[in-house]
Amino acid sequence: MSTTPLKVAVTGAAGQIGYSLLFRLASGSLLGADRPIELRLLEIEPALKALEGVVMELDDCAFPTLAGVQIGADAEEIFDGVNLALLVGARPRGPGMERGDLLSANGAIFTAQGKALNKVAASDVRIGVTGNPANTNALIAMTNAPDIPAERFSALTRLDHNRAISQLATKTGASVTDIKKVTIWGNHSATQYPDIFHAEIGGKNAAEVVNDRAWIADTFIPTVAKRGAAIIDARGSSSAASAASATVDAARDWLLGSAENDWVSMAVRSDGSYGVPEGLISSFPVTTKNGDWEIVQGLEIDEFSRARIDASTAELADERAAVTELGLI
Ligand SMILES: NC(=O)c1ccc[n+]([C@@H]2O[C@H](COP(=O)([O-])OP(=O)(O)OC[C@H]3O[C@@H](n4cnc5c(N)ncnc54)[C@H](O)[C@@H]3O)[C@@H](O)[C@H]2O)c1
Ligand SMILES: O=C(O)C[C@H](O)C(=O)O
Repeated sequence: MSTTPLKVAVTGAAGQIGYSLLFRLASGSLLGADRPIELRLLEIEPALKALEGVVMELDDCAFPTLAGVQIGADAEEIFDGVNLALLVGARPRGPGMERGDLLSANGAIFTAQGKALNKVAASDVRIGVTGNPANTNALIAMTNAPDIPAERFSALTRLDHNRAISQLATKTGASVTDIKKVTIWGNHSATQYPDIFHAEIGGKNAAEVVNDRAWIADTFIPTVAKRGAAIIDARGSSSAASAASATVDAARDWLLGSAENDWVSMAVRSDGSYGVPEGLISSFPVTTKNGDWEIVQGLEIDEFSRARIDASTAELADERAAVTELGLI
């Protein structure tokens, strides 16, 4: 393995997710104990003092894999030469804000960051978007970075994927490691479709093992799709440690490859597979290898699944229309 540090940018680094994510990245959860990483942390000016405190804590951990940390508020300086950019920072929805206001506020952030990455990132850069609305933010960044291949952008649906595995494990008593080939389709929102009709538990079809269509339709799907809101309700703020963990899982599998006889869910640019309109950043079952991903082909989609995939991708098409109207893409 290379001993050259991987340069990893994290935006919104002084936020809640950042507080968990940075320590996972620095301690070797991404590429293991033998590959050093260098952190490049982007924040807005008013948050830089808090970020300095986080860096003091990173120093105090004396992580052997952490080869350096740079912080700042200038995207072009922070993204210079980065191999991986984890775009976490985004403006959360505040009281009285409409969806359009959120798209517009975050659109400005992802337009600027897409342009900066286009200008200064390393030629092998991979960009993972966690900040919401993740799929459409990724679309905005991708469109504003015309020199970076579109397949280098993805939005995070791995948290939903992990949530689905966990719910399925609890229902069936299986261990999470026995559960394979779960899929999240569509948007990282309440319209997402967590699909277990192709999933396996201990090598058997998961839907057959569950053998309870009503539980799938009325409990499993809404529980996974609305888990973010349930956590906000219980904790008073959105998921942070689990979102950070999923961000690491997604980046690690993207760079190092998904497991044999399994796949992961990633929101990536649609090539029209499974009737998802081309160009949308929509979640699919994908396999990954050497930093590339491939949509799993040939899965049979029945009427039940078709309706749910179509509903979520229609929402993504609406978001794309809204940001097009705002002149962001
Ligand atoms: N995709 C997912 O699964 C998932 C899961 C959980 C949360 N999220 C989303 O992740 C985002 C971050 O969540 P959080 O809990 O860390 O929020 P947070 O509010 O605690 O932190 C966000 C940070 O981003 C910073 N920021 C804002 N504008 C920025 C800019 N232009 N450049 C750099 N930094 C900027 C803020 O100063 C803040 O420190 C939110 O949009 C949240 O909804 C996504
Ligand atoms: O749902 C949210 O707003 C937060 C986050 O996207 C989540 O899925 O936990």
